Amino acid sequence: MTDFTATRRAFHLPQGITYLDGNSLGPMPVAARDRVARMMADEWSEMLITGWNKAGWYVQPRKVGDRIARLIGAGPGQVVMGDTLSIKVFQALSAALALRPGRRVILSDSGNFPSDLYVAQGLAHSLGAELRVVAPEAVEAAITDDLAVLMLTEVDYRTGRRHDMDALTARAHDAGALALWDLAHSAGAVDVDLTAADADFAVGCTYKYLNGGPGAPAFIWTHPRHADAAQPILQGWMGHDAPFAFDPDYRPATGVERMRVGTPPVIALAALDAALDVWDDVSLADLRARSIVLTQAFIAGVEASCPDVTLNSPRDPALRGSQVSFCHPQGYAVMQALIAAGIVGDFRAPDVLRFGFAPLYNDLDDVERAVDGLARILRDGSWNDERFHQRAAVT
Ligand SMILES: Cc1ncc(COP(=O)(O)O)c(C=O)c1O
Ligand SMILES: Nc1c(O)cccc1C(=O)C[C@H](N)C(=O)O
Repeated sequence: MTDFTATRRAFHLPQGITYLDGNSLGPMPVAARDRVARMMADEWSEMLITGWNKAGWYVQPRKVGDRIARLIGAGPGQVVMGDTLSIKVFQALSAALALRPGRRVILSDSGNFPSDLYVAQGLAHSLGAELRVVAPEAVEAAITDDLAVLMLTEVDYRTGRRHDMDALTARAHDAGALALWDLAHSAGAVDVDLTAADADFAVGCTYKYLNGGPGAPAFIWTHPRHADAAQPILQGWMGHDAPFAFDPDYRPATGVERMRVGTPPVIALAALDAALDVWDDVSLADLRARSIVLTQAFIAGVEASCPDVTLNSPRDPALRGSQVSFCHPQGYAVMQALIAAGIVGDFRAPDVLRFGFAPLYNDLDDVERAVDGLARILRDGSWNDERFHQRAAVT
């Protein structure tokens, strides 16, 4: 049985804050702060360039990848870290398209995160391919025999809607296509099993539910059947078979390591590695069960006490990730008022109040405080204040 009291203690949670935005940026694990301080003092300061070998900086992208593998149903040696998620989407999508040379259609849905759609638009434009975007509920019917790649984000960033990864991957394969999954809102939030789903490629970020910190590196997974065939269109020297041979011609490394591009973000990887310690004793089944308890309690509480908002997430927990959103016509101001009251969720245009529930550190007391705070702000109208309407650059 996972000890969620112990996992909560592993985080620095600021006094007076109820944090329900781990689906955008996870809070700081205390071990990450200490590890970065140690890394600076013992490794960068003292070892200088020798740290690449002595401290293992060079192999860190694969070692950290192995730790993430367990959380997404992948095997050792199948995941590598680096770059931003948008770059990993580009690499996975371009590699998948190249594995289906006779076909040029990419299928995605309108709930996908804009960056994924922008990457697909850019690739489609440069390769003469076609991007088809349909409503999330229309995806299955839109899988046709001309499809090259089905590219979906498993959990919708706005609604929390969760696609059926197993069923849609199987449908894509039946149609002769490959399936690429973005796990940004799944890894560390739900019980992902890429091997059981028989997916082809997956990518994700580590600054949300994996708590690696702002700008933490992304990950990419390639199914072993593609790992030595996938062409990394973004060919960088760290993905070369022998980077320090300085060969002028590219020759991809074996396996997923070919998806490395350039120098890894060593300090960020140290923070992430420490952040992953907390997962060592966490069962994904327990995580999922607790996520459902929290999100169900939140929906029930808000619906009982906040008549002005409407649920914007699936009611059935089986169809939902670990976040819940509600709509309110003045959602931006309502969220700012809530944040000012110490309850941190976020707002997504045009009218969505979004709340992420991270089972590692959120509990039923957080749910109660958030429900009470939202009900109070909606009841007393305190959100309707000039200062809560001023838009910040980052929401
Ligand atoms: C589903 C999804 N894809 C892509 C991105 C973009 O990630 P990044 O800014 O790390 O490239 C995000 C979050 O920002 C996301 O939620
Ligand atoms: N990556 C982010 C950032 O650099 C700044 C602000 C927010 C983010 C996010 O991750 C947003 C997130 N993907 C979302 O689902 O809205």
